[in-house]
Amino acid sequence: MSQLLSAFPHKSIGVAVIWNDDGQILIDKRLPQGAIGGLWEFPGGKIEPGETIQDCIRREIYEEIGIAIAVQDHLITVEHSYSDFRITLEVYNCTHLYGVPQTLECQEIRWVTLAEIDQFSFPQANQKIITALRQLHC
Ligand SMILES: Nc1nc2c([nH]c(=O)n2[C@H]2C[C@H](O)[C@@H](COP(=O)(O)OP(=O)(O)OP(=O)(O)O)O2)c(=O)[nH]1
Ligand SMILES: [Mg+2]
Repeated sequence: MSQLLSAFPHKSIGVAVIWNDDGQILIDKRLPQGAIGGLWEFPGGKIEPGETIQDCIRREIYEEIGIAIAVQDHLITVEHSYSDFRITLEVYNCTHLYGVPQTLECQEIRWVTLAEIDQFSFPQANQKIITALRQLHC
């Protein structure tokens, strides 16, 4: 089984949990295309060769949302297998520095509290991130 799983393509993804001064988190709705299309996520994307996780997260958030952030502490690393690929999500707490969030590569953006987050549909891999956030802030 593990041999079979390791044959699937693997992607390493830098992911930002971006906090604002009101204790809300930024989430975005992915574009409709693809297996995970239309679900909500924490913004981020593939770590390029030679790039640190922090550089990846800053770059992706500027490309996708158009804002500047400070990357803070590591929250969790999540390994997850979807039906035809595997991902490693490297998740960092971040703070919003400046810029108004824009839907440059997504359908919609919201600032939400942890109490509100269950109202949104996330990919399977995100459950572990949300649990880690709840443990951090309970
Ligand atoms: N950014 C992000 N990706 C997530 C989350 N949860 C989750 O399963 N993923 C998956 C979906 C995608 O398969 C992968 C992220 O890929 P992506 O499409 O954001 O990558 P990218 O921005 O570099 O875009 P591309 O160049 O591949 O088009 O990780 C999440 O909370 N945030
Ligand atoms: Mg992305």
